[in-house]
Amino acid sequence: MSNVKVLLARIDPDVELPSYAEPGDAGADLVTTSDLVLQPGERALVGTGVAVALPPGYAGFVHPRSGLAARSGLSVVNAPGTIDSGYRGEIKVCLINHDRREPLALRRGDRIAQLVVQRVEHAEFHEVEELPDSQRGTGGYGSTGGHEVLAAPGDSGAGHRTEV
Ligand SMILES: O=c1ccn([C@H]2C[C@H](O)[C@@H](COP(=O)(O)OP(=O)(O)OP(=O)(O)O)O2)c(=O)[nH]1
Ligand SMILES: [Mg+2]
Repeated sequence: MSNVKVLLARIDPDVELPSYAEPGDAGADLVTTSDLVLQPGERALVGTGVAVALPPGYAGFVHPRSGLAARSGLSVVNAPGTIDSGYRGEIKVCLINHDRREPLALRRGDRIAQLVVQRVEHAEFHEVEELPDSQRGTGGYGSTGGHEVLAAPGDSGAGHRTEV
């Protein structure tokens, strides 16, 4: 994995800086600066205590952590959150507790999400009358099959049916 230098400023002087738990990890863990309890289905915007200046041509993506997701249902509402290279404010994370029964308590300093820094391209959009052919064509949204959904007893499917 290649490295890119990213300038970082602490907004909160006492919190842990983003860090990679293992050498090959794609994401540097981010912490919450506040204690909070998320009720089932509840969301909250939390600070991470850091701001960065990503070089032009890079962006940061705030991803959930899989362990917390599997164990507790914690996720990021807008996953992955996008950190623009020009953004100089505190990185914040919009957390959500997807568990249907259990509240989730988080403490200041807990690692709640991970920041993946990637190169990004700007598209130059060229409008044309017709797009070139491809094997997939306009098929999408399950056109290749492999995921039959079983309706629950008494479930009409209303509310989550999509015609494509
Ligand atoms: O999880 C996130 C997502 C975004 N941001 C910050 C950095 C990003 O550069 C800025 C704008 O994000 P985005 O473009 O996703 O939000 P928007 O709703 O389009 O806001 P804006 O109008 O400010 O672009 O907000 C975060 O701190 N955390
Ligand atoms: Mg935006």
